[in-house]
Amino acid sequence: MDRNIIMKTEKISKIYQMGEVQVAAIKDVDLQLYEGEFVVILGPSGSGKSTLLNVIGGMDLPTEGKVFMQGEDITDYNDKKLTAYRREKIGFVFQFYNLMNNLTAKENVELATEICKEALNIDEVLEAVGLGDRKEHFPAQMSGGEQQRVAIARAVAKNPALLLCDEPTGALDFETGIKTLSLLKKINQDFNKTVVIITHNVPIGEMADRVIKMRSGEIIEETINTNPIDPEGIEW
Ligand SMILES: Nc1ncnc2c1ncn2[C@@H]1O[C@H](COP(=O)(O)OP(=O)(O)OP(=O)(O)O)[C@@H](O)[C@H]1O
Repeated sequence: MDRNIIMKTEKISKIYQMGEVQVAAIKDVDLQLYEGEFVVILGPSGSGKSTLLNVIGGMDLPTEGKVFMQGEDITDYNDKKLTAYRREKIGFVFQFYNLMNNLTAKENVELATEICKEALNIDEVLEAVGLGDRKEHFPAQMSGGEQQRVAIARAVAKNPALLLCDEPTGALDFETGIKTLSLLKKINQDFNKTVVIITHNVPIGEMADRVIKMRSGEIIEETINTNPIDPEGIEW
């Protein structure tokens, strides 16, 4: 595996002030992500996974610490630069697909790529996610798994440096969930994209190059899988 660091965090913390009480959603997190890597961040509810993802993705700023993407500290960015960062560098995939219901699959992807400089060919990406013959369909005409494929195509077509996925199988049945994981693996390999999945679903870790476990806002364990398994072999 190529071991070029694409992004790293240095001692990031996020503290929420809740009245008199301070809640530390993440504490002193040091994380490195490497180019082309498939990473699964595991942790129970409330362990800080979404907070970490939001900070890496430039949707939220840490209270302390620094976040470097390709050598640049994004915590120094003003709003305009941070917006450009989210647009150009990050592809997001969420549990609920967040598609525009009045737009077709293809139009949903087009909308996201219009504002991107390095966008990929939309038809090719829709083919790659297995939706070559469903491009003109509206979300309501597609299954949950197909809608998640559109959401993945939308994120990938921007040609981001990093694909961040928040419980991407959370709303799907087991079989469709496995297919979605296989697709994310394919995107990781075919497009050489760094993919990060956050989930509480432990078996998903078996397909990752690296598994990072979180608890109470901290990274408590990091494991390198020398032989990550094929997503088809995962069971839960
Ligand atoms: N906006 C907020 N205001 C106050 N506290 C927050 C806020 N967002 C998160 N927290 C707290 O920070 C902690 C970590 O939350 P976070 O959502 O990052 O965890 P998570 O591991 O993603 O959980 P889940 O799997 O349930 O989404 C929790 O204790 C949560 O209540």
